[in-house]
Amino acid sequence: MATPVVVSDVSKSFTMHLRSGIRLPVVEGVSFAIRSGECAVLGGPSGAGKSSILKMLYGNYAVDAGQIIVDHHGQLIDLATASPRTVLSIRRDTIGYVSQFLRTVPRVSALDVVAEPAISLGEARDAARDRARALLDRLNLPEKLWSLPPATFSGGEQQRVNIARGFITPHPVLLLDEPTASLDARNREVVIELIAGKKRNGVALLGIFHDADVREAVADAIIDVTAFAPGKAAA
Ligand SMILES: Nc1ncnc2c1ncn2[C@@H]1O[C@H](COP(=O)(O)OP(=O)(O)OP(=O)(O)O)[C@@H](O)[C@H]1O
Repeated sequence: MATPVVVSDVSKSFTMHLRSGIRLPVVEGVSFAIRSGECAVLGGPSGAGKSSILKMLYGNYAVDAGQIIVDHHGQLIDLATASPRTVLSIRRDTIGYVSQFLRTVPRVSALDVVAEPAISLGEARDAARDRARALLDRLNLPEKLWSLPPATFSGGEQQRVNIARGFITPHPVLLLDEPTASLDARNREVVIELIAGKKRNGVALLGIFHDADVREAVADAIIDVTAFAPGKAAA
């Protein structure tokens, strides 16, 4: 089974420059792999470092030590030391990310917000908009909202637009940061089905899910982040 992302011995600390440079270690010795066709879930209590790990895998947070090897177009690249240009290329074609909140763009309709990532990867505009409609319909976003900019939408409506935008592209790796946090039970169920669809298509997923029902429904493996608490490996 393909492992498009392999994380080895990664550590991360934050330096508080406004607090006399105090160093806060967050995780050490983080090692795991994510496999195509599976959804791995980062588990552990609040503050354990789940979001920090996800952000390192997307190149948002720098890595202090260790490797994050990504299969990018058949080439193995260490994201931990990759140039900003390479990180952008990996984000474009290999690793997708569904954040918890939608970053709204003024005057762009929900439909175009969703279709845009597919169009920017070369899909014809009409085909991308058709798929965007299908996704928004599946996520039960009322049709009257599709032509409106999502800035004034409710939290759950914005989250569904965000999920549709994150799921429309064919990235082989997909990172999910609490994608169901603001959703009702019916739409959580839709997200579970969308994740199952990605797995069937061979996508490797890594997510954080606070909702235990969703976690149980989607997880093929749980990565216990408390195992990477600073000092734990040495203890
Ligand atoms: N940008 C940052 N600057 C300083 N400290 C940070 C930063 N981001 C995270 N931290 C700290 O790192 C630790 C881990 O945070 P992180 O958000 O990764 O935890 P988490 O497991 O995702 O928690 P939660 O379940 O509450 O979202 C926390 O103590 C947090 O304060």
